[in-house]
Amino acid sequence: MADLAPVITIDGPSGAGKGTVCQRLAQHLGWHLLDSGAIYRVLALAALHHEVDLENEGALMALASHLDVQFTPTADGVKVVLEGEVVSEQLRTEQTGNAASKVAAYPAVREALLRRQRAFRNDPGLIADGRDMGTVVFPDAQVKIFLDASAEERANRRCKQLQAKGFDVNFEHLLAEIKERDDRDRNRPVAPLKPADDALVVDSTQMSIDEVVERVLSYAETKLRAGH
Ligand SMILES: Nc1ncnc2c1ncn2[C@@H]1O[C@H](COP(=O)(O)OP(=O)(O)O)[C@@H](O)[C@H]1O
Ligand SMILES: Nc1ccn([C@@H]2O[C@H](COP(=O)(O)OP(=O)(O)O)[C@@H](O)[C@H]2O)c(=O)n1
Repeated sequence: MADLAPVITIDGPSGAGKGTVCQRLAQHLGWHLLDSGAIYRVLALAALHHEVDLENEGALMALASHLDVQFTPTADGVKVVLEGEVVSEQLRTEQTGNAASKVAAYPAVREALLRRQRAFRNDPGLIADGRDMGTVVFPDAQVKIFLDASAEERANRRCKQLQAKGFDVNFEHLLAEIKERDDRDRNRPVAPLKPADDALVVDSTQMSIDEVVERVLSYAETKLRAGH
């Protein structure tokens, strides 16, 4: 069997900087990018569009198995088209993030999305962003990172990010939502958010984006070289 393409996984809670760091790594290395959170977000939106109850695991699983979605990289980020409709903006709201975290708690839903995620693993390599990339989806990844930051710092970053996009946000409300989502993601029975045993944990609370990218790149280059 041909060797599978190498994978760098970046897992961690909301607002830790995963998306930003993954984009920078993918650009630097010229590798593919999997934003697995976007798949759960798309599923949550599809459920809202089709009026599927977020507590109906069977119906959500069926929806997950037949999701008609395209991710197209563009100069301004990834364009996401769900059933012919551009949903890139709707996808990023905190409301969609919360709904995603609810649908993501069901084992049957996660199972239905496994193959779709693994199909992103192509040459010359993949940067995978999520919660269970290193623990469940790509347990054989060559490089695993768990990117963390304090809940206050993550809420602060999210606040600034949403304000820059013109959303009206409240810090205390965002902090409460982030803590609620962390709690649900960390305590679910399947694929809970936790560092893989062989992951490097990076706490970005006091680090700039450049410092995080440098730290991850130098670790990844050492690991990838050692693997040859
Ligand atoms: N180390 C950092 N220091 C300051 N801001 C950061 C840092 N990492 C990311 N950010 C900012 O925080 C926000 C959330 O980052 P994002 O990459 O979307 O996180 P995640 O994908 O983990 O939810 C973005 O606006 C990003 O620019
Ligand atoms: N691999 C993944 C990725 C996301 N998710 C879920 O999807 C939600 C949204 O993920 P996201 O990565 O887009 O969220 P942010 O970190 O950008 O806020 C998370 O709160 C998780 O519950 C997951 O369960 N497994």
